[in-house]
Parts: sequence; structure tokens; C-alpha cells
Amino acid sequence: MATTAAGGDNVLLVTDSYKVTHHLQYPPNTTNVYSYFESRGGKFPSTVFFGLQYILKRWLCGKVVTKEKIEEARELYELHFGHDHFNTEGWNYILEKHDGHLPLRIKAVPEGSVVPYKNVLFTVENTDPKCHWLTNYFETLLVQVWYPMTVATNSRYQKEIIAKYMDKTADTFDKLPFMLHDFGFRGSSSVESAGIGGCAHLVNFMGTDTIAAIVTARKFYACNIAGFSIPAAEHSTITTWGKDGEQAAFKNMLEQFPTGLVACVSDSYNIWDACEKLWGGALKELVSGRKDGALVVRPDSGDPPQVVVKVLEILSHQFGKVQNKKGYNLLPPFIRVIQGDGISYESLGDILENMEKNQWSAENLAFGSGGALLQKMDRDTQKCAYKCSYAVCNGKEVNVYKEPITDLGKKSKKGRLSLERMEDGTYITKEQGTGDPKKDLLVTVFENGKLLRDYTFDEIRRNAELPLLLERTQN
Ligand SMILES: O=C1OCCC/C1=C\Nc1ccccc1
Repeated sequence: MATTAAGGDNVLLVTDSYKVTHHLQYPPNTTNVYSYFESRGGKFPSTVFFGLQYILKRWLCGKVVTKEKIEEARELYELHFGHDHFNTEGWNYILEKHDGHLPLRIKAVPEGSVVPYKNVLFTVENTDPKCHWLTNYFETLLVQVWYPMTVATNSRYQKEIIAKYMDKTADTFDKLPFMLHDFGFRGSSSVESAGIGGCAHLVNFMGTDTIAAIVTARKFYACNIAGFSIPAAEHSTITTWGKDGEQAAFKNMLEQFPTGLVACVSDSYNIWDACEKLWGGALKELVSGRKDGALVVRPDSGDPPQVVVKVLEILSHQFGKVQNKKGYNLLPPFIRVIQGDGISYESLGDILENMEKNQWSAENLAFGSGGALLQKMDRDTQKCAYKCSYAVCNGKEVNVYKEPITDLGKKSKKGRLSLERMEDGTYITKEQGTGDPKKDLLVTVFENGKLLRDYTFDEIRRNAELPLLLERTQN
């Protein structure tokens, strides 16, 4: 597809085919279509709203309609339908009347907000009465916010689990931002989605190997360095030394990276021997002599809850351990463990629970997560939907809704919506225009081609922070 003057791709092509025919299907003289987005429920009771800003900046801001794009779309849709259904006139109107800027208003809850499901998260409406057909043309694109939202949500619920065990077994929360590291780049469906999902994870954490996330945060969230990593081995950099060369490979890691943290996958042959005879044997002085930074042993196979505790036990036999103020065991500061295999929201707790049962503090360990962090989810995980709730047809206001007798769970909200917060902090969605505009938490983030609110990553991280952690910074 030829990219056009605006440099981006052709946003007229970023929709579902059937939507190209919808301008012919609304009631005659429809002047306003107003739609909203919500999570209807799903795996997690609340969602972290994140990623709309990326979509707005990437696709909708500025002069996104041009003569070339209209022509390219017309020609493609003619071939695609074998008939000319494309709203050439409507798009030319936008080009002429609005200089190619989209006459839409989008109001959204601030990025990073944690909102219980069945609450309005953003609304979309046309600002030009001749462009009622535009509101739902971009449903396809806007609903893709399900992905960063669901990654940020899944990641934050893992942060809650880890924080709970840190609260119980660790002396500080200091390491929490680095306790769940993103290993998910290769398991993502594309470089773009790795960037979006990786960025969503970084709303809650600071550790990542998904470089695309760093780039996305720079480009769309004005964050120069949104995440950090450390030198680490992979199997090839160990196994190329040969089975008898594992000690030399390990020694090389300690010598190439003499200060700071360095991680080393240690299960190529026998993780137990690696911990006892290599790290805690032949290389014991090199490990215990490390200044300002630990060797991080990485198991990568076996049953995670069992393997983690056994590795901790072996390492403590070789290097000793101390009790922290909570009475839980802690390895010396120059040695830690990272478990990057089989980590998910479902499995995290089992590992931490087994550690706790064996008197190990959570702060001995960090996690790495890949596919479960960035890929193992879909739009249904949080039941994300975009529905029309209000329209004006022939000058008559209509509260629009669906209420399928075959699934009342799919019932949609009516009328113009606003999001308010009660005294006790709970969110409530006001329907049918009953909300108080002064109390509406929905912020106009986009209007007529302009981004009106540009959230910084720090702001978003603060909005999403766990209450448990916010209290800490208060007292
Ligand atoms: O071991 C580690 O310690 C902490 C730094 C990252 C790291 C491993 N990274 C990784 C990335 C993608 C797939 C698998 C591992």
C-alpha cells in the first residue's frame, strides 16, 4: 500500500469492510451518532485503562484525510465489493470542510485509571452533523485499545499478588518495580503489538527486555527510558562452551560483568549441580566477592514452585542466609534468583506461597514472563465493547440501546454517559444525560483532529499505582 503525503498509512482503510457501507444504513437525516466503550466484565473485576493515546497519536491526530487517501480507498473498495459503496462524497466533505481533520470528539477516563467493569471508559461522537457515519467507522481501530488495557490489567493484578507477599515476607517494597520482567517480545504477534503491550506492562513495572516497549513509550508517551534491564545469558552463550565448559562459561559471565547485576541461565544440564558445584563451589569466591550487585541464577525448567525453593535451599547451604525483620530467610546480597519459565497470573501465587511456606522472603526472587504477559489474552478477556447509546435523527434525540433476549449480559447503556466518583471512591456511570458535567471524570482527549490531553508516563503510573504502595509513600 502506497504511504501518502501524511507519512502514515491510510486510516480510511483501517476499518471493517461492512462499515464502509454503514453511511447508507442510518435513518435519513441522522445528524449525531454517539457511542461508548466499556469492559462488560471478564477475568478481572477492574481494568487499567491504557493505550488510547497511542491509537489517537498513531492514527487519528492531524490531517489524516487527503485526496490521495480518498482515491486509494475508493479504488480498493470498488475492487473489494465489486461495486462502488464507498462514501467518497462524505470523505471529500471532511477534506474540504475540515481540511482533512476528523470531526470527532472523544472523551476518556484518564490513562492509568483503574475502573471497575460496566463503567464507561470513553465516548465518541461526531462534531459535524453531516458526519454521523464517522463515529462508528473508527470503532474497529478504537476497540483495539482492548489489548494494552488488558495487558496493563493482567500485569497490575500480578503486581498485587507480588505486593501481598512482599508485604508479608519482605522488609521493603523497594524491589517491587523490578519483580516482574517482560520476556515477551518473541511471543508477541508483531513488533508493533510487542511495543504496545510491552508499554502497557511498564505502566506497572520497570523491568523489561522488550525494547519495542521502550521505543513506543518514547514516541507516544514522551518517556525517554520507561524500563531497564541487565546483562544476562541465554542457553546459546552457555552451551557453546560445551557440557564440560559450563563452569568456564559461568566464570566468563562473572568476569565480563564484574559489577552490578548479571543473570545467568543455569539449567542447561543440571541446575542442582550448577548451584552447588559451580556457583556455590568452584566459583564461590567470585560470586561472594561481587561488589554492588548480585549474580542472578535463572532456572528455566521443572516445576516452578519446587525448583525455586530447592535452588534457594542449595544456594543458602553454600552461601548462607540471614533472617529479615519479618523472620523470613534472605540470601546474601550478592546472589538472587529469577524464575522466567511458566510465569503467569495463575502460577505466580503458587511459587510465592511455596516460598513463604518454606520461610523464604519474596525479595530473593524476581519473575520473567513472556507469552502470558503480552499475548495470552483476547478482547473477550475483559469483554471490551463499543456500542452506540445516543443519536439524533430528524432532530429527535434517541436513547439507543440493545438488550438481546438471548444474552442480557450484552445489554448496552442508554443515552449520553458520564463517569462520576462517589464519596467512598467508587465509580458510577450516569446514563441518559443524568450526570453532572462538573463531576464528569471523562476528559476530552481528542477533538477535530487535535489531541487535547497528552498524558505523561509518570502520571499514568501514578494513576495505576496500587493503594498499598501509595499509602507507603504517604507515611
Ligand atoms: O535472565 C534475565 O535476567 C534479567 C534480565 C533479562 C533476563 C532474561 N531475558 C530474557 C528475554 C527474553 C526471553 C528470555 C529471557
